[in-house]
Amino acid sequence: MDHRAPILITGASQRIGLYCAQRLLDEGQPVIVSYRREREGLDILRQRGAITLHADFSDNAGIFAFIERIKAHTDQLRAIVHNASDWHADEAGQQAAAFQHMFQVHMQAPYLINLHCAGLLRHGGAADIVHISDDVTHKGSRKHIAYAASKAGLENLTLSFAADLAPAIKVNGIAPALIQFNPQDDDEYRRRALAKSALGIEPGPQVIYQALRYLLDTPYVTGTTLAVNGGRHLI
Ligand SMILES: NC(=O)C1=CN([C@@H]2O[C@H](COP(=O)(O)OP(=O)(O)OC[C@H]3O[C@@H](n4cnc5c(N)ncnc54)[C@H](OP(=O)(O)O)[C@@H]3O)[C@@H](O)[C@H]2O)C=CC1
Ligand SMILES: Nc1nc2c(c(=O)[nH]1)N=C([C@H](O)[C@@H](O)CO)CN2
Repeated sequence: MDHRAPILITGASQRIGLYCAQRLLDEGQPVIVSYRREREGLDILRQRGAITLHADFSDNAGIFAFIERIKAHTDQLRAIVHNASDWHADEAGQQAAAFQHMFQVHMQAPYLINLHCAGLLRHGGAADIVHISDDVTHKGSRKHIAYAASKAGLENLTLSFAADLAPAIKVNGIAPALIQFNPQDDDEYRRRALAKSALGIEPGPQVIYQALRYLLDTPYVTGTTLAVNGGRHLI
């Protein structure tokens, strides 16, 4: 692996984040990932030379502890990909805690990490921040009110940080719709979810890596959120 500055992906112990970390490693790109719970994917990354740092963004102490861990492991970053996310429906009696939690993970963590780690991106070369939001921000969600609102806030952080950090650092977003089902999703849920987009497929995590690769490679895009949504807005 060469001595390029590492790319940080948060929440990359499974699914989309793990896939993107693997693809970056395939290209010889050094990678640092955050994880909350130990998962088997982390051993794969460790065996390939990735640095894995524990992080729980549920409170500010956890976020600041993670920022310190990053700085203890590197003095430069090529990019920061804010992928970590909790996806819970709004539960009766739990709304206040749920909204606070969604805010912590989807807004407070990216906000504080960007503020405190932007200096690691200022090394004279290409530098990027990428926020992974959700296509649902455009219409809201009756069952995931707190989640959708926090992802909308994340998309607004893209605009503010892009203006503030230009031209040294590009700041963009990726807004997925259905990318990858969860194991517990039953056949009826899957049928209904697939019917919500014009292209009607479960594409898998490679489409997010393709969007990430584009944002990392282009020198002329900032403040933009790419919709990777199968044409969901057309239905
Ligand atoms: N999958 C899809 O179809 C879609 C995904 N997206 C977005 O794409 C991104 C990747 O999706 P996906 O791979 O499914 O994500 P996951 O649901 O697998 O979550 C990614 C990781 O985030 C970590 N995480 C959750 N809460 C916290 C926390 N409090 N502190 C630190 N880490 C935490 C989880 O850790 P742990 O392992 O401990 O649970 C998990 O491994 C997310 O931002 C998601 O919102 C948007 C639309 C569709
Ligand atoms: N953190 C997560 N966010 C989201 C997930 C997920 O699994 N983890 N999944 C979705 C769904 O795919 C939804 O887009 C369609 O069912 C949304 N966000």
